[in-house]
Amino acid sequence: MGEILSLERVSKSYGALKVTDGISLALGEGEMLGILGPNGAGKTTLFNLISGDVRPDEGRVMFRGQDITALPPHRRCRHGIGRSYQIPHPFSGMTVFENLLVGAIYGEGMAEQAAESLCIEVLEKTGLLKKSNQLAGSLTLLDRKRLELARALATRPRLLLLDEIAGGLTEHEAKELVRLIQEIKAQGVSMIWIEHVVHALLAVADRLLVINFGTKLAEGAPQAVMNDPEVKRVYMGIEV
Ligand SMILES: Nc1ncnc2c1ncn2[C@@H]1O[C@H](COP(=O)(O)OP(=O)(O)OP(=O)(O)O)[C@@H](O)[C@H]1O
Repeated sequence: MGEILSLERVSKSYGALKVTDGISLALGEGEMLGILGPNGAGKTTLFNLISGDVRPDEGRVMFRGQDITALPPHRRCRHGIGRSYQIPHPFSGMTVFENLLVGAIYGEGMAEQAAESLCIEVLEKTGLLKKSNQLAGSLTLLDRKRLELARALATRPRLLLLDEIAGGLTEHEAKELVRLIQEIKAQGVSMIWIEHVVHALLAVADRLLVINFGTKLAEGAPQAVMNDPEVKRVYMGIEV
């Protein structure tokens, strides 16, 4: 398995607070890495460093063999990095379809007709086709999460970053979401998924990483990580 992404001793501080502290990480082509960690551990910041929303103070970000550390988010998006945000921020006054079209044109630089076909395909896959003409601002929580995922997919990512998309969903909805993510994974898309809903993560992750205070607390096969006494103590509050 070749590497699609690697972080090399990446650090980021906000004032005196070191939010990412010399993290190195490699992701294989087609791999799904799950990220867990307590609130404020630095998980979203790690995504920001990968997507380019935040530049590191130190370290390098490599994507498909190229140093992308200095590239802005839209350039990284065109290279194939797509992301969803923890707090969905669709263009509320636009329809679902228009929201996707922006993603396809911005992310892929596609001509409008090709972009439209791609959007229809993504809407079908994410179960939003019937709501294409609905204003994004009027969607339910589940549909807002679907739209967040659909918008990222419309950029045709090779690497998809998912930030807490299962939170607040019913068990049935979470299962549906897991099925969709499995389908995307089967198409060869590499993924990193930050999620507090552990059972959803365990259903798809090839590997788990636990972050605490901006550093790696544990990393490895999902079951081994979940059984790690330090993970149980710090993350799940279980004294062992
Ligand atoms: N732009 C910023 N300016 C100042 N502090 C920030 C900024 N972004 C993040 N932080 C701080 O960095 C720390 C890590 O934040 P981050 O959002 O990466 O954590 P997280 O692990 O994703 O948390 P959660 O699970 O609550 O989403 C927090 O203490 C947060 O307040």
